[in-house]
Amino acid sequence: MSIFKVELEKRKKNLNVETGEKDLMDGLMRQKNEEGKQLSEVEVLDNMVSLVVGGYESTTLSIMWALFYLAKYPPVLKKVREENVLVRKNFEGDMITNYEISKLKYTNKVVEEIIRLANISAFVFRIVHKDVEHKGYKIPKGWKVICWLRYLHENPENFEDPLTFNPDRWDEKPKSGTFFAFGAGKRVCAGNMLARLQVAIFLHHLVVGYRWELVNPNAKMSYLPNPKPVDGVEIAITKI
Ligand code: HEM
Repeated sequence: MSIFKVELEKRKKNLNVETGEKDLMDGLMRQKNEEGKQLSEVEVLDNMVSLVVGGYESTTLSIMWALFYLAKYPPVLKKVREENVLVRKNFEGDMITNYEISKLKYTNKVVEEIIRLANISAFVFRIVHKDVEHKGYKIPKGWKVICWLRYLHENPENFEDPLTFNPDRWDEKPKSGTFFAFGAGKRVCAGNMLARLQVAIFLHHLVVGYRWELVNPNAKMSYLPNPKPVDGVEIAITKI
């Protein structure tokens, strides 16, 4: 908060001047609601922090799981690498674009499977708006409930052999109501497409440029606050 506050103070002086700053803080500072009222300073800072927290740790953890699963499943890694090496030959410069990413059919299935198994947000909260009957239980209006997303993603009724890393399961759409890695409804994750893109871009540069091995392939798992191997997925990495 204090780092952003320093920046906000600097920018306040230039709020009505065209400074060329076209970033998130700039957008939030200029944003007006239906009554033409601007966000308060605290609201701007809160939104900045939420986006950094929500947008940084989530993608980082997904990428950690990408390193883990691809090291554990060499045939998948081989296919991702082949696809990316091929695409690499067809574009100029170092930076892959959104267009090329959209052509990486297999890689995009890998991204989806990583996100399903990573379960970055194990659950979301909701308030019950009307009485609901579920499997003989009544959930009364007004209750707060936890929707346990990880349970959905690891339930064999929803995904065949759910703990196996199998990108090809994404050849078909998941059954309705079974995949909620990014939540749902009005509060669905604001960064869900960005997150998918970031993981895909990372995978591209990783598989084209590097080989890696898990230092502790049989490391134990810890589960709080997020599931991850206790060594944080330590790897030995070399340039190709
Ligand atoms: C793999 C990465 C990510 C996962 C699994 C994830 C998951 C989630 C989930 C489950 C929610 C709650 C949705 C709900 O209540 O229905 C959420 C909310 C949110 N996420 Fe993400 N997220 C990821 C990446 C990101 C990124 C990269 C950003 C932004 C840069 C972001 C920004 C947000 C914001 C702003 C919300 C709150 C939306 C609202 O309440 O209106 N997330 N995310």
